[in-house]
Amino acid sequence: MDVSTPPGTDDIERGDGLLTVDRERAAAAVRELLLALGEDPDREGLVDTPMRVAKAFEETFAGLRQDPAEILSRTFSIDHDELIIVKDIEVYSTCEHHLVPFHGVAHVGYIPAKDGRVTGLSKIARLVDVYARRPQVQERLTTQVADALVQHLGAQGVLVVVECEHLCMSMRGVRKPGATTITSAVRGQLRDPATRAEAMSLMKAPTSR
Ligand SMILES: Nc1nc2c(ncn2[C@@H]2O[C@H](COP(=O)(O)OP(=O)(O)OP(=O)(O)O)[C@@H](O)[C@H]2O)c(=O)[nH]1
Ligand SMILES: [Zn+2]
Repeated sequence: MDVSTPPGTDDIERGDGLLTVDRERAAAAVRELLLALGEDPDREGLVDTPMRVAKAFEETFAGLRQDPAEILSRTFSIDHDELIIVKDIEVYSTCEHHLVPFHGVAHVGYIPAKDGRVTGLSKIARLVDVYARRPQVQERLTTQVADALVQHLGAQGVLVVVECEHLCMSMRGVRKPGATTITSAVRGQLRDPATRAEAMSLMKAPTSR
């Protein structure tokens, strides 16, 4: 299966505000879908549904209109060149095959650039959100987060691990609730087996709070 970045989704080209959501068109499509399913889109409970769904999709796919470079543009010089890990970042994304959610956590570890500049911790979680709020496959979400940290932050090493349950596997199709998919992407110095093992053990350690 091809999980590379599809044409037209390059972040630099996309930029902020290049894509806007055509709510009327989305709502009309949802109305058509309801008709195709044999529903009555004019009954009381459904009459506002097409526009509601259009707005909900706008939020769910907000990452299509956000620029990861901008999120990582604010950095702090704290002269730190050791491993930093933000773990258990909640992930809500949408499977691009069925347009149903997949949900779980991401753990992101990185070794800052040589100049010791780091990004704010919340920006790591924001970065995950930008890529999660797009039609996705889990593999691409994982590699995009890793590549953004190298590209925009100059990280010398990155390890991203994502663990999710896909509702397209739980509530329909093969119907295997509880099955978890784990993906990882490793870059630079974190390819070193000892450094990678240290990062992995910290990501797996129980959180003491
Ligand atoms: N690799 C990968 N596959 C995914 C992801 N999300 C969903 N899928 C899979 O995408 C595949 C699509 O397969 P198809 O045979 O085209 O679609 P389908 O007939 O609906 O398949 P079933 O889900 O098996 O019923 C399924 O096997 C899904 O489990 C993902 O993030 N990564
Ligand atoms: Zn799916």
